[in-house]
Amino acid sequence: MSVRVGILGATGAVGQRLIQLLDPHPEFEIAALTASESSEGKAYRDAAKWRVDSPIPDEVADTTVAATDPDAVPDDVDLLFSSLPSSVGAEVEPAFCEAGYVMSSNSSNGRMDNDIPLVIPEVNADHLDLLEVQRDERGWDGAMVKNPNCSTITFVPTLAALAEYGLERVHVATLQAVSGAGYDGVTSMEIIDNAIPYIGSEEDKLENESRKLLGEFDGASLSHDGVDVAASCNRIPTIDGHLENVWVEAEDDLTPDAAAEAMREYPSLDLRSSPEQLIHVFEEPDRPQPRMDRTLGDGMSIAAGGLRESTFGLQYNCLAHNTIRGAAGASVLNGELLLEEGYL
Ligand SMILES: NC(=O)C1=CN([C@@H]2O[C@H](COP(=O)(O)OP(=O)(O)OC[C@H]3O[C@@H](n4cnc5c(N)ncnc54)[C@H](OP(=O)(O)O)[C@@H]3O)[C@@H](O)[C@H]2O)C=CC1
Ligand SMILES: N[C@@H](CC(=O)OP(=O)(O)O)C(=O)O
Repeated sequence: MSVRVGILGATGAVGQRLIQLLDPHPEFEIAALTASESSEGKAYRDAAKWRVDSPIPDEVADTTVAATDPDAVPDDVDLLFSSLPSSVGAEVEPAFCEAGYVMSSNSSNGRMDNDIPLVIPEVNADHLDLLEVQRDERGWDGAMVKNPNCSTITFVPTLAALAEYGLERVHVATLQAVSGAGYDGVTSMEIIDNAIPYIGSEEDKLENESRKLLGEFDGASLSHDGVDVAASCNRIPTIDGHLENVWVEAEDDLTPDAAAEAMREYPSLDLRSSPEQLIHVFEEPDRPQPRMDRTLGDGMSIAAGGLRESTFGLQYNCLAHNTIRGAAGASVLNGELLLEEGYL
């Protein structure tokens, strides 16, 4: 039996990726699509400026876009994926959970709240049980799990693989694709022949979300990891795929060979959208590269390479597809985890 799902913010960049991933999904069936007032009541084909690299599924194209309001979504929808702007998410997501909907959200509002699990299933699936605390505290019949920011998702699995060496300090510099800013985010005049060394709030997200993801849940509360993380974020003119340069200082001796082995052996999961190999480590010094490596594992793998010793400890590069592993795919994976753990 398939789970009936709805997508909030279905016409946007991440919403379209969600449709692309969910339409062929064997466990999930798309049953509702919502967007802003300007799209409400229109057929999806007329409301969305479709831009992903496969055609709009016929059934989706004919679906009427509903208002982003709990009363406009059928009661028999079991799971909602949210890809709303965070200001809108902050306003409407709690109302859906109060009305009984279980939600896997990609929007940044609430990610750092103590009772909202921020989850990358391969890293901290056990944090999902924070939903029991959430339901107690908020009195919700529904529930809300969040996936992290796309740049955070790119480097945290590599840190999780190295955690046994005792992480002390991490520096990370990002080279982020334009799709991360949404379709209307960066104009061509701003980004062609250019790089922009500022992405609003992004550095704080990498620094804080990473410590929450690597933290420990004791069944009642979550403590954040003590590692110090410093981030510098840059926008570059690639379409998809965030590349990151990382320096890690650890308590124990951490050689490039040991780090490569730990990353290669870091386990994936059996969830439907989990890649077979979570972290793919390249030997070639000039990999990973966005255009060549962002679709590894159907866009759900992390690629790493360039592992070497530096003045500031271990140095390497990592890469992930920002709208798949970093956004829509991350939400779908959390939906699959909710299903496996009996929340649906
Ligand atoms: N792009 C990326 O790589 C990533 C994005 N995110 C996050 O995901 C979310 C969505 O991003 P993205 O898809 O790029 O954004 P877009 O701007 O492309 O899409 C926004 C969506 O939200 C809808 N929307 C806007 N305002 C309202 C409103 N007032 N009420 C109801 N619906 C509304 C839009 O509908 P309409 O078409 O009708 O205006 C559209 O469906 C954001 O929170 C973003 O920060 C996270 C990680 C990565
Ligand atoms: N800010 C990210 C994408 C994003 O929207 O992140 P968040 O989900 O934290 O709002 C980028 O520009 O690449």
